[in-house]
Amino acid sequence: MEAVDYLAEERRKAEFDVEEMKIVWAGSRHAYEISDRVSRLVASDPVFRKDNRTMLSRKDLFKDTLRKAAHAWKRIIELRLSEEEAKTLRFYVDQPAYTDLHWGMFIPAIKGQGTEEQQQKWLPMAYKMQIIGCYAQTELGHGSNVQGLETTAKFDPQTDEFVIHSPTLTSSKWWPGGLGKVSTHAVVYARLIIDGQDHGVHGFIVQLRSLDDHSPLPGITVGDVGMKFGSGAYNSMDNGVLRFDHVRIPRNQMLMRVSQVTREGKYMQSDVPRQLVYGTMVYVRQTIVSDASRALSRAVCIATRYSAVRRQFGSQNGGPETQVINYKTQQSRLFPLLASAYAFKFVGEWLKWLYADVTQRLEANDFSTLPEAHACTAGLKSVTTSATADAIEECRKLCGGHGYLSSSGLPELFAVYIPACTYEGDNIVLLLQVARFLMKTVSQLGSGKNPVGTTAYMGRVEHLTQCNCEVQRAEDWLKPSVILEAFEARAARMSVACAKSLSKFSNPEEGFAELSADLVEAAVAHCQLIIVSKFIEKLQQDIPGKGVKRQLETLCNIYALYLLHKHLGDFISTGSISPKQGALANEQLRLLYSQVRPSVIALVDAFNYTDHYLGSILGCYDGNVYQKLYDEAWKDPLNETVVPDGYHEYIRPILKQHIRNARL
Ligand SMILES: CCCCCCCC/C=C\CCCCCCCCCCC/C=C/C(=O)SCCNC(=O)CCNC(=O)[C@H](O)C(C)(C)COP(=O)(O)OP(=O)(O)OC[C@H]1O[C@@H](n2cnc3c(N)ncnc32)[C@H](O)[C@@H]1OP(=O)(O)O
Ligand SMILES: Cc1cc2nc3c(=O)[nH]c(=O)nc-3n(C[C@H](O)[C@H](O)[C@H](O)COP(=O)(O)OP(=O)(O)OC[C@H]3O[C@@H](n4cnc5c(N)ncnc54)[C@H](O)[C@@H]3O)c2cc1C
Repeated sequence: MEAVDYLAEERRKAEFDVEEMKIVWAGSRHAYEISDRVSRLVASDPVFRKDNRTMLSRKDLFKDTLRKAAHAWKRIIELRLSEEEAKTLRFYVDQPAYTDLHWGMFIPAIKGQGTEEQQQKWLPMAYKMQIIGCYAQTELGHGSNVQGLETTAKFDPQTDEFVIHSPTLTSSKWWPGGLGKVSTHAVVYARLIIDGQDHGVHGFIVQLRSLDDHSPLPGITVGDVGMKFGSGAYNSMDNGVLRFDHVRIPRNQMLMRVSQVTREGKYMQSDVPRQLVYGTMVYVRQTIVSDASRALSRAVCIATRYSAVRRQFGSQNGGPETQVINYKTQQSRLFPLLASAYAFKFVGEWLKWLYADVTQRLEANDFSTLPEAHACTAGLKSVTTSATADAIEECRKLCGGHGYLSSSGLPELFAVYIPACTYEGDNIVLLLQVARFLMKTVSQLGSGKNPVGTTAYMGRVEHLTQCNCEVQRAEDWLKPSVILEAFEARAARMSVACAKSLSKFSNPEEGFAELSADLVEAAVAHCQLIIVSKFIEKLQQDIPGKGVKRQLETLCNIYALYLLHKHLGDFISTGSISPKQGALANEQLRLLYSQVRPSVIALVDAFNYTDHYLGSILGCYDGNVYQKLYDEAWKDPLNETVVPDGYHEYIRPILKQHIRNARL
């Protein structure tokens, strides 16, 4: 059989309706139609070509990004694309650009932290891109510790202005995307100083560059921070460095929804919690969870298609060799990643709902769900990005040697994705925030305040710390109630154990620092419980299409039992399950791999990714991998000449010397 036929044969084996699964994956028929239309639009537009990206110099890559962004903006206007369509276009263009920070952080910061008046002044200009903004929070010396920022904004009552200043080297703004070469404006986070008194970190809108000739305004030093990890990848973004030398801005450019400074220099706070200054980060963390499912599904699509095409060993009587996807080891590494992609998709949808809900409440001055929204966005951002970064690298290894080629698409995907574990909050720092939230929840048990939302299970802590898992046979692990209780028991027991250990310290902060590694593990257990429970909830919905729900049930079970197997130590050491039950879970997992095997190609087809978006020879839809790899090699610049540049200077003299030596 020709390699090109392998995937067609695989597609015939599918045990469900792929077209219906595409709609489940997209979230709705409407979302599917937009995604399908926009992805084709991007794939057919020569300006959005990206197959040469990793070969470009930094300067050429950056210019290419500017061209793509300008073209994207032109198409958005010409075609009158809606916000959802524009975001979809950005996703399929697949090149980080300054526009991400303008739309993804600058505008949300003004919307979330600006007063009505400030929104009316700035947002129309920003929406029309008459100004371009970025989010300038992190400094050379401080990123995670936002309260440690050093940039100052001193109020000058004489002129009714703030004076923005970088007092030290470490106070230089460092990292903001879009800042280096493009942004005309920034939301700058700085310490508010009035009459010598420090009121902590606040956001200010500051113009950085002239709207006439783009030169930096007086008192501003700005540039790019330099090359980052990998070729292509995040180097399309102008992450920047910025220093202020006593730059003056009008008083009304402090974002004043949370707190205000009056003309007389009086500092006033609204009823709104101070934490809303961190609100933009909550918004973006929520979007990063959905992005994780996209990046993961893309890597999994490549590795799955290639694993069905690739054959090694096992030929019998001259017949074909075994498809590597049929090796149990390949399945046990790949199929949980496929299941994770679906799991992250559904938890991302739920988180979007949670964020919309909290936003609505905040508008009505109900701040009660803010701590949970912060814990969920922080924790799920952390767990899904860490898992996705690891998974992309695993997919590269699953593709053997060819996975290391740039044309597999996996090296660049890895390089562009991994900073997600760091930006919008280092993943460990964020898990420690979740742990604080959990310890607070445990400490309030028995106080009459019942935990709600994602911590509602803690309300059954007495049962969860004593219950015995009922599994006796492998198939018992297929019951959602059994899975859920095991995950709840593990999470509750780990949190309670941490709380008990903490209570032994006379200084709680010292105790928290000492126990932080255990606390992070308890936070991970809590977040994994959320993901599993949201997958199970999704399956309680009406899901049409032949075999679709059944496939999703299989994937849900694979995801849960894979986690259980991976974290068996937690489940057994907390007594949530016995070693025998752990072994039965693994037995069931093996059976589930066999069950899902016939449908895996169709399950990745359901992502509906174009070859342009995948950007991978190994993952192309027709599976014609070898011919394409062979053809691609000849396109490399090194192959433009048969004899390489440098031959006469560096190779020939050695060869000649060798000949001379041989004669001696
Ligand atoms: C190619 C062209 C195409 C063109 C197409 C055009 C069209 C495009 C259209 C759309 C495109 C949109 C694309 C969007 C893409 C977005 C991409 C984004 C890229 C991301 C780039 C990266 C940006 C950044 O990294 S920004 C900087 C992020 N920095 C951080 O995350 C810092 C992390 N640190 C912190 O968050 C905090 O300092 C802290 C929480 C760790 C500690 O803070 P501290 O004040 O010290 O707090 P603590 O004492 O621990 O807590 C005090 C109480 O506050 C509570 N709390 C903390 N944080 C929050 C919060 N965020 N919300 C609510 N509450 C919070 C905490 O729990 C404590 O509460 P308690 O009750 O007192 O215990
Ligand atoms: C590609 C990229 C784009 C970015 N874009 C922007 C942007 O647009 N705007 C912006 O303002 N910023 C941006 N950032 C900055 C980013 O938000 C910070 O780098 C991030 O928040 C991490 O902070 P840090 O660099 O200070 O890490 P650090 O806090 O210095 O982390 C170093 C190590 O210390 C550990 N650590 C730190 N604190 C603790 C603690 N309390 N307990 C235990 N361990 C701890 C961390 O886990 C980590 O291992 C970007 C960063 C990157 C890489």
